[in-house]
Amino acid sequence: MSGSPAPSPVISDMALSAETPAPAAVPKAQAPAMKRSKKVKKLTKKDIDEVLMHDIVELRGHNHWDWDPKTPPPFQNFEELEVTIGSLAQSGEGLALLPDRGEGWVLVVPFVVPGEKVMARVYRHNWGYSYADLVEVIQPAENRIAKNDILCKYFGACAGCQLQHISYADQMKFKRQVVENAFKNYAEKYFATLPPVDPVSQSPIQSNYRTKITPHFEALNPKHQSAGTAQPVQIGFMQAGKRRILDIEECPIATPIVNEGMKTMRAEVQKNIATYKKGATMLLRESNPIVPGTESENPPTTTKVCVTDHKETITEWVGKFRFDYPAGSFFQNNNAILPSLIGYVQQQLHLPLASSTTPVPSSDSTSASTSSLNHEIKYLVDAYCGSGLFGITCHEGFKKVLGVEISAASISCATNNLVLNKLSTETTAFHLDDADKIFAHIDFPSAETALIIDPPRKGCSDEFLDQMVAFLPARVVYVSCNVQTQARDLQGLLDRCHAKGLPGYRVEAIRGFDLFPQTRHVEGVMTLTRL
Ligand SMILES: C[S@@+](CC[C@H](N)C(=O)[O-])C[C@H]1O[C@@H](n2cnc3c(N)ncnc32)[C@H](O)[C@@H]1O
Repeated sequence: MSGSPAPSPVISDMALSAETPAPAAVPKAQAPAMKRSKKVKKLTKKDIDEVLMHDIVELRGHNHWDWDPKTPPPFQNFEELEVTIGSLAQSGEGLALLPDRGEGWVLVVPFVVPGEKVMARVYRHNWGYSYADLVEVIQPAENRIAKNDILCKYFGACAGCQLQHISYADQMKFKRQVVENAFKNYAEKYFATLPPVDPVSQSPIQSNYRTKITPHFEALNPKHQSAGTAQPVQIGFMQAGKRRILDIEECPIATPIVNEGMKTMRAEVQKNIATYKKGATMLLRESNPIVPGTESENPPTTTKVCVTDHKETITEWVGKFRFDYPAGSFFQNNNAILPSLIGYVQQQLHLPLASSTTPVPSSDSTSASTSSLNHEIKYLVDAYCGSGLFGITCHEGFKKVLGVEISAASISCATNNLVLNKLSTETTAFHLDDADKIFAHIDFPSAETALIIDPPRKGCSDEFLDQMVAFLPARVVYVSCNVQTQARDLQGLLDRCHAKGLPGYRVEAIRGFDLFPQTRHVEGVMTLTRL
C-alpha cells in the first residue's frame, strides 16, 4: 500500500468491556490523520486506531468500505469464530480478514502468529473491525514458541508483553517492519527516497532488563468488606483486553532487584490493604548507589537497591558515566542496551557531512543535489534532554553542548550530573525551557551544529519544526519511542523546507533499537544531514 492515502473510514469507538453486550456501531465523523496540534497534545485513542487502520487496509488490500455504518456489527454477542491470522498489526496483535462478514470485516486477536488457525471470541466493535480474545490456538504456526518455553507464566493474560510467543529473531523482524511501515504510512511523500530501514539492534538481554515497573492495585470494596466477601487484593498489571488488574507475583522482564522489591511491596500492601481508601500505582525502580566508603576508589563499588519513593534519587551508570535523577522522573528503562544505543548516536552525530551524493529527498522527486556542507560539527544541541543522558554521554568531540528540558527536576539533575561526571559547565550547559524555544538559547553556527531530538511519544510541535527550519542544524539525530510520530515529524520537516525553497535534509539512516524486548515497542533512531 505504499503511497496510498492515509486510510480514514472511521470508526465509532464503542469501547465495550468484555462483560458488556455489543450494540450497533454508530460512526462519528471521520478520524483525523495523526495530528500535530499547535501545542502537541497527548496521543489519543483515535491516533492509535488510525495506526491500526493502516494495517487493516493493508490486509484488506484496499481502502474502500461500503458497509453501512448504521448496520450493527456482523456478529452475535461474544460469538466464537475459527479464523486464520493474516498479518501482525503494529500493535503486535494479529489481524484476521473475514471476507464473508461485513464486506470484509477484520478481527484483531492478541498473542497469535501469522498463518495460525485460532478460535477467537469477539467482544468489542469499531466500524469495520472487532477486537476478540484468543480462545484457543487450533493450528499453531511452526515458529510459535512452545508453551513450556514461554518466559512468563502470566503471558497471554497480562497486557504488559505482546510477543513472548515469538522467537527473539522474529521479534526483531517484526520490529524492523513496524519501523518501515511507520515511514511508509506517515512519511509517505518521501518514503521512496528514504534509505532501507536497517535491522533492529538487539538488546543484549531479553529478560530481567527493565529497571522500572509500576504495578497497580485497587482498594477493597467496602460493601464486600462488610459482607465478608472481599476477594484477596490484586496487585499487578492490567489484564489483556480488560480493565481489571491481574495479580502478578513476579515479572520476568524486570531486573532481579526490582522483582525482590515487588515481593516486599506486595506483602506490605496485602497486610495494610484495609487502610487504603483508594487504589494506587506503585513505583519500583532499580538504583545502583556507591557503597559508602568506596567513593574515592576508581571505580567505586556499587550495590543494587529497589527504590519505591518517587522523590528518592536513583543512581544509574551508563558506561563510565553516572546519572542521578529522581525515581519518579524519566530515564530509559533498559540499561543493558544503552551503551550500544549511545555508541550508535555518537557515530551518527559525527558522520562526515559532505560525503554522500544521494539525491535530495524531495516530495516531487524532481530536484537532486549533494550536500553543500563541508564544515565539521563542533556544537551539540540536546533537545528534550531529561537528566542529560545524550548531552553528557555524547559530549566528547564537541566544543560546546547545550540541552533544553521542560522539567525543572530533570534540569537540576542534568546540571548536577555534569558535576558528578566532572564535565565543565563552561562548555556543557542545560537550560530549563520549552524545546519549542530551544534555538533562542543558541548562538552556534548552524552549519557546525548537530541536534539530538528525543521527544515524548507525541513527537514535536509545529513550533519546534518551524524554528528548526529557521535554524537548519547541519546534522540531526532523532531518537523516538514512537516511530509513527517520528515519521510524521520527518514529513513535516521536509515539507517545511521545501515550502521555503530549501533543499532540506538527506535521511542517512533509520534503525530501530530494541529497548523493550518481549513487547511490541521499538525505539527509532533516524539520522539527517542538511543539504
Ligand atoms: C523521551 S524523554 C527523553 C529524555 C532524555 N533524552 C533521555 O533519554 O533520558 C522526553 C523528555 O522531554 C521532556 N519534555 C516534554 N515536553 C517538552 C518540551 N515541550 N520541551 C522540553 N522538554 C520537554 C520530558 O520532560 C522528558 O524528559
